[in-house]
Amino acid sequence: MASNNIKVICRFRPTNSIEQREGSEIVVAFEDSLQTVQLRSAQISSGPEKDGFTFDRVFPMGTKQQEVFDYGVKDIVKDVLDGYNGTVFAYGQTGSGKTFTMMGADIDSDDLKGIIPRITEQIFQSIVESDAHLEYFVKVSYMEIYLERIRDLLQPQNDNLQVHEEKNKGVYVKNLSDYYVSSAREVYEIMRQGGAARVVTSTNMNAESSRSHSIFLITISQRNTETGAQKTGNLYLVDLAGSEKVGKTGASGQTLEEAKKINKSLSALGMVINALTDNKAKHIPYRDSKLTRILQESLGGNSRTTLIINCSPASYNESETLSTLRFGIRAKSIKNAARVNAELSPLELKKLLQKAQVANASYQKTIAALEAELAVWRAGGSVDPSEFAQTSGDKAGVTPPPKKTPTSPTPSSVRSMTPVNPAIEGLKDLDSRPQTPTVVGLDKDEREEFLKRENELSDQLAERESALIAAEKLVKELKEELAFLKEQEASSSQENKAMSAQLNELRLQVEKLDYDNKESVITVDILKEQNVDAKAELEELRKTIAELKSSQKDASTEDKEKRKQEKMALMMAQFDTQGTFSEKDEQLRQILAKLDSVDSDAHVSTLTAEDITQVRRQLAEGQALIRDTVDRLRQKQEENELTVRRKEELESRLAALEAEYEELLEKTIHEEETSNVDLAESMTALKNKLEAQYAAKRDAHLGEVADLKQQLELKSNELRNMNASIDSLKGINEELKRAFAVTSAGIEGGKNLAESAQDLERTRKAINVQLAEFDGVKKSLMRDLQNRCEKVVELEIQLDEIKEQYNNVIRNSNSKAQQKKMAFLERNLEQLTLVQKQLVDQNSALKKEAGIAERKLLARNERIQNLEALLQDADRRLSLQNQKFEAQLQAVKDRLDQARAQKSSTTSTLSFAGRIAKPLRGGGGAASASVAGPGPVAASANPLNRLQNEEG
Ligand SMILES: Nc1ncnc2c1ncn2[C@@H]1O[C@H](COP(=O)(O)OP(=O)(O)OP(=O)(O)O)[C@@H](O)[C@H]1O
Repeated sequence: MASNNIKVICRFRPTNSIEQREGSEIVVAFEDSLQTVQLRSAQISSGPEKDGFTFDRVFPMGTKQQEVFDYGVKDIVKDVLDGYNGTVFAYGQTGSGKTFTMMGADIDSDDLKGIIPRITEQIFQSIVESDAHLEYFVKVSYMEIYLERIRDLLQPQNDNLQVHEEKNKGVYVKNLSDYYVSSAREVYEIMRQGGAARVVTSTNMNAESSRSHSIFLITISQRNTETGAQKTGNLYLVDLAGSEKVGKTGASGQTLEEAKKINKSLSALGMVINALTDNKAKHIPYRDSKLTRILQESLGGNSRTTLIINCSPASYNESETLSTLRFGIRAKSIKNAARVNAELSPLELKKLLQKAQVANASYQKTIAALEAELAVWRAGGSVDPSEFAQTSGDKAGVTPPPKKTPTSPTPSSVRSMTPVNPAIEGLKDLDSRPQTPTVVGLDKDEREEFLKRENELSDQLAERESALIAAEKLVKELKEELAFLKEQEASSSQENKAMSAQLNELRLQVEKLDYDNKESVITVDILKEQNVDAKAELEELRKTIAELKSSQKDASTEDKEKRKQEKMALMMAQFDTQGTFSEKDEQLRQILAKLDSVDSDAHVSTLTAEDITQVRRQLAEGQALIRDTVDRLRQKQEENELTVRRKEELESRLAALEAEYEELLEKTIHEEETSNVDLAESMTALKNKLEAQYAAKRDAHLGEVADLKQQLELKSNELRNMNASIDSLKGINEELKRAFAVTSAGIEGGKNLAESAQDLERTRKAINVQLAEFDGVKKSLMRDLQNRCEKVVELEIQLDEIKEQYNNVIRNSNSKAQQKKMAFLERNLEQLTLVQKQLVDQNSALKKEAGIAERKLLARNERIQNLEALLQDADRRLSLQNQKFEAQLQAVKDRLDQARAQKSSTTSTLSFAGRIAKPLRGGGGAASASVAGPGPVAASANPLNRLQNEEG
């Protein structure tokens, strides 16, 4: 094992668009040797940096990928194939070209593909070109360290893997998946798969900035089929995260946290490098970060390591470039001690065994000789110095076993092969590598114990971390759920608010309705009360009217009587003053008396001319009187007719008033009827009462009218009688005229007095009869007249009363109080109508809202049902998947058991962690695979298919 320095190469990328936009200058200069680069930086004032930074190689801008590979990596691949460990690091600020260098811009492009594809190709090429008796197994793993957690990029769900170290296995990542590959394409596919799971983000410096340290591990196991000797080489291909300053990348928030942790990891790397290059340092802080722990063997351990530092040539990134160059310079002086991770073949082991057996026999011989010599000495004898017993080494030339030195086994020895025996290693001079600084001062047992304990703690830590992660995840989920619930709660509370607002509104409306109902009930009650009051008032009014009437009646009876007497007196006085009958009657009486005296004297001859003249005059006066009386009677008749007309007028007026009253009443009743039921009822009652009153009054009036008509009829009859009397009076008058003429002729012609007396007698008798008749007629006329006058007066009084009553009724109905009440009732009616309308509106609105709410409820129920159905479906699927998974797991277990059984039966076949090994044989020959499968390099099965197959 030879000590070798880490190879550090420095690569500059061309300036990028940001730098060009910033007008950056190129601040680097390259020497022809291509080993030194000079940086024009204000930060370099003096010292060796002024003369430039010297590396194993400096690649200026524009260097091809192939050149970098050829110089920096090609040899490492050879070494790994020979059983060495190898590491290629890419270090540099973000956007400096680490990924470009490691992976390349395009895997399929010969120019642009990076180191890893080239390595892969070379591996398989080398295998093909190797000896036919060499059999290879190539497997790959891919992981990233992100925020100090190791994540398996090929099984991303395993995101908290632990670094373990064991005496026989060395440092390794526990539970990291690995996949056998048989071609470069398979490797690319796996790289692509893993790359997709990487954490990248966009920074100011790089649109796709790697935020994690990625480690691609290729493990190549080689077996010599002739000797059975085995070697294993591990190649770590590390693309570090950007070593930039936080501010420049524009990292913030989560990215800022990332940057801090990334820088912590990188600073741990720096510290390890510092410690490794500091002779005084007693402790190398590998355990300070996952990165340095995994790369423990690569830095100062069993590995051939190349560090590629990537830099920008632009002044814009001058300070980052300076720190990168300084990092590279420090790392340059790290010394590694690479050795082949070999396992002896059975033949070699046999030889060693034979050697050991010979040595053992020699030792036993020596012991026996020494014991014999000792017995001589104890017996008090002496032994000649020439016969001293010789040590076995002296005799057999076998060197004593070497001192055991604690070793740090390599990851490869570990994972793939039977552990290397330190005793045997000692024989092969494999233990001379420097002791791992971390375990300085510990003896072997203590170290073993320490590692065991460390692993246990690490596992516990991992478990706790996993539990913590699970708890955090749970907390996060719960938080999310909580947030969701809060959101839902907020939305539902909003909905609730809206609904409660609606509810409140509805309640208010209901309350309002209740209130309105109550109010309307109160209003109705008030109306009823008012109605009752009105009724009471009406009753009082009626009473008052009745009282008034009765008082009027009393007064009016007296008045009437008085007026009647007055009128009668007036009428009679008129008759008297006119002397209609009494005076003329007297005159007639005088005439009759004179006639009687003429008759009683029986001496017609004594009747003088003077007497005759007087008789004539008296007759003439009687005639005038009769004419006058007739005129007066005619006048009276006219007056009567006038009275009848006036009565008719009054009747028609009464009828009109009645009609008007009826109309008003009907109108009022109609209005009242439309108000409300109670009001209508009260109004109907009122109406009925009014109607009853009216009917009663109308009946009374009609009765009165009928009476009047009857009286009129009687009056007409009386008039007719009077006319007949007048006619008879006229006849008397004619008789008187004739008697007078006869008397005059007798007197004048000297007729016989006896005849004349007889004629006079007849005349007188006729006159007496007529006078008696006239007297009777006159008396009956006077009676009739008196009766009529009385009737007319009564009629007039009745009419006045009716008028008064009607006016009272009208007045009462139109009284202010009544009007007020009517107005109040109307107002109430209006309000009630309004309230009713509002109620109807609110009712329809409520119905509408209820409909909407019902629809919403239905929709919600439907959604809940859908969700429940989905949930059930998901449950069903989950249980199906679980069953499937269990079946797959069982199948994998079965295969694992099978593989184990095969392993135990076939010692020449390797298998890792239950995965199917696929031997690749050099020289193009097919190897006997441990399991049936495609041939070596040429036959390539898709690893992902296999992965899928393996996983079920
Ligand atoms: N030598 C080069 N020649 C041409 N282009 C390059 C070179 N190096 C890097 N680039 C380009 O610069 C950009 C950034 O490169 P890259 O992604 O490799 O940076 P990085 O160091 O990996 O960044 P990060 O640390 O952020 O992941 C890419 O577009 C890449 O193609």
